[in-house]
Amino acid sequence: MPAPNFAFDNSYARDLPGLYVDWQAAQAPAPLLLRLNHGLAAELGLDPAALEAQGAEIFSGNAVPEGAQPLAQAYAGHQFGGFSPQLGDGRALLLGEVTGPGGRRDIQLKGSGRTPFSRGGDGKAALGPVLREYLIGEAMHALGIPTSRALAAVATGEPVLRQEGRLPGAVLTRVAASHIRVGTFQFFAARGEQDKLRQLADYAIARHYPQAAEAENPYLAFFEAVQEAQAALVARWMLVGFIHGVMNTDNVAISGETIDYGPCAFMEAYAPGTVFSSIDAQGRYAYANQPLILGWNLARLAEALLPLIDADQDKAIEKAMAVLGRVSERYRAHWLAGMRDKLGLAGEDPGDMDLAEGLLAAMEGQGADWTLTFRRLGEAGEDAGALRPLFADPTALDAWLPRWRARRAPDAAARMAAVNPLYIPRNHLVEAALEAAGRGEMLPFDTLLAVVTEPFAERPGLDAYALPAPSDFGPYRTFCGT
Ligand SMILES: Nc1ncnc2c1ncn2[C@@H]1O[C@H](COP(=O)(O)OP(=O)(O)OP(=O)(O)O)[C@@H](O)[C@H]1O
Ligand SMILES: [Mg+2]
Repeated sequence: MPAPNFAFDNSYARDLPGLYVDWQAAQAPAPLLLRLNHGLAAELGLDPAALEAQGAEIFSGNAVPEGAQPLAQAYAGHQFGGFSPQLGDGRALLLGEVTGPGGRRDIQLKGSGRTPFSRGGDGKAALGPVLREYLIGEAMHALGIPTSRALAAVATGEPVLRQEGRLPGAVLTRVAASHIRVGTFQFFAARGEQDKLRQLADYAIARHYPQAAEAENPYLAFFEAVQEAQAALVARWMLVGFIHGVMNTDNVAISGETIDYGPCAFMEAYAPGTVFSSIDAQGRYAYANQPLILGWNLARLAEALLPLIDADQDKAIEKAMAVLGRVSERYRAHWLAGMRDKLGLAGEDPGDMDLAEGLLAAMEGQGADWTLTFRRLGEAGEDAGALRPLFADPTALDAWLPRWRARRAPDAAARMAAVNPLYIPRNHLVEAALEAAGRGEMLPFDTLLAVVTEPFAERPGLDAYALPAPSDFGPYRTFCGT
């Protein structure tokens, strides 16, 4: 049988001893390769046929592919504002890194059994959350948003016990620019292990922001680069109505990719306070709070980096604050640039922020679906006939439309159709696909995946995939699936 050709080059293991634990996956009793991401496999230079043949064993963790060095990474994190000094990969294992056209990327198992970081958990994952992460990550990628991606989903043949009862167990294999988190820095900062903190920062700079090494203060430049990447990322989330749901510092990747698709979901009717996660009782991670939490999380990274930024703590704080003080301005710049595209505006005008906010004000409280409003606005031209029914009361929209028409570019319709998706993972369809998969019926998952991975091109027969949940679906609640 041909080998799948992972050309592993494991720099994290090699360069950062003491920052992880070598570990092996638990054995899955009856692994079954449910889905393999052929496109991504090809991008990584892997042989899809060999992976089809050996994927069940490799992606369950039962067999360690040649050159892999499985390890669990240490990290800490602020969870809902409270600091946990030791989290770490409690149910994940980094197999290793591969390099390809997209640069160096981690290949990691999630749900592969207990590790020294598991605390009270079983180290496992259930099928539903694994397929959810697969589906939504691929949808985000298709939307052009930086994200970890699913390479494979394997059913383990072993049930896992969750609140809902016994559920089918599964392992997700994901690919990411890295899994270094804000919490990874916090782990070593909290322990006062400055040597390791510096090693980690040097590694992260070399891997993700090599230009920072040339700066006068590389660690400050690194912080600023992470801030820029995160500000751009959160702006992209906001522009598509994505709610991450668990923006703890251990779920914030230094690379600027979206990671950990736990309780995330897309907002339908525009409501700034929208929260889906059942554990987010206070609405800390509500839609409109995400840009504020971005700043809060970056402040935690700055704190962890202080001893590297300047040996004199007061000076370090001053330098970090000067950068951090620009976070909301940077976020707003990314958001406004994205809004100009979403609205198909001609050039730039000082009134554009006010114009964009005017549309949001017209949508709020009117039940206007976020995704469809922008899509139909693009199609509206002089006739807003298909747009107005999205609004319970379109009076404010009617007053706003002439302002927009005056700023619209001649090619607005085409530009808007290229950036405003028609198909997103609609909550009721995601739930239906996962429920069917739990019964062994994968067709709804495959169909939905095919629809949302081509989000901009309208295709015949897919009308139902563009619509929000029917009213009898009720308020949507998501779970971390841990
Ligand atoms: N079933 C589980 N068994 C052991 N540890 C778990 C389990 N579920 C979550 N954890 C751990 O709890 C912490 C926070 O969990 P969280 O839900 O943010 O992460 P996750 O979804 O497991 O993984 P990731 O952030 O890598 O996508 C992490 O240390 C994680 O490893
Ligand atoms: Mg997590």
